[in-house]
Amino acid sequence: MISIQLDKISKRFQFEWIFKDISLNLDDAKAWAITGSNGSGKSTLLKCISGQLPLTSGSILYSINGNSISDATIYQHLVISAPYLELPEEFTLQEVLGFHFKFKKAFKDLSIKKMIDIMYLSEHKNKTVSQFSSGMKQRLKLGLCFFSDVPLILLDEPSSNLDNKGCNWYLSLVDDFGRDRKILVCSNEPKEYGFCKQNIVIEHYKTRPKL
Ligand SMILES: Nc1ncnc2c1ncn2[C@@H]1O[C@H](COP(=O)(O)OP(=O)(O)OP(=O)(O)O)[C@@H](O)[C@H]1O
Repeated sequence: MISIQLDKISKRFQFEWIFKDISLNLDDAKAWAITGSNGSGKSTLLKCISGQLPLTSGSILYSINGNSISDATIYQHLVISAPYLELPEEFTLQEVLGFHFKFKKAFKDLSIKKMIDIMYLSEHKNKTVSQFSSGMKQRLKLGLCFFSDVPLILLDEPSSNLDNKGCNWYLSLVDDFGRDRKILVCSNEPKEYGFCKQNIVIEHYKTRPKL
């Protein structure tokens, strides 16, 4: 299991503080929700934890089996699915998976064929991503995350564009592939983060705690 400690982390864009002084030990739970109203800063916090965005102050300490990981290399140990991250539209499904798994090891050595079956996309394996529906793209984004053998899975609005069957499928991925991994979910939809035992309410971190 990956260990993540947030030590007084704060983020500001120009004059706007997005969050201030978050100190949390993310080892307290396997899965965490990050909740808050639209524009409150959920995605920004996720991007900071993933190393995509620099913090304004504070630090994040990552370690795996007691070995510390720098924020410059944390990307090797995580996967992220988010509405703002695009898939390569000109690739076929098989090409996307072949490309992704050149860089990430497949979880439990799953074959590409098996992954396609689990995502119920076998009829579409030769289509390019540009020909996918939004729900099919979302299943592919989530499949790429859960089928990657990494200890940290970051999900921003994981059930967006999914119908009821797709939402239940996402929750089955959490059960079947999410065990023993840390999962962070940015969401305002209780159904998609109901399995999270802890919650970071971003609005609680808009002002510094009084001393
Ligand atoms: N690169 C940026 N430069 C300046 N401001 C930004 C940048 N990215 C985000 N913001 C601002 O930070 C605030 C938080 O945005 P963020 O996307 O993190 O919110 P969110 O809680 O994920 O919202 P939503 O629920 O709508 O997805 C917003 O006011 C947004 O305009």
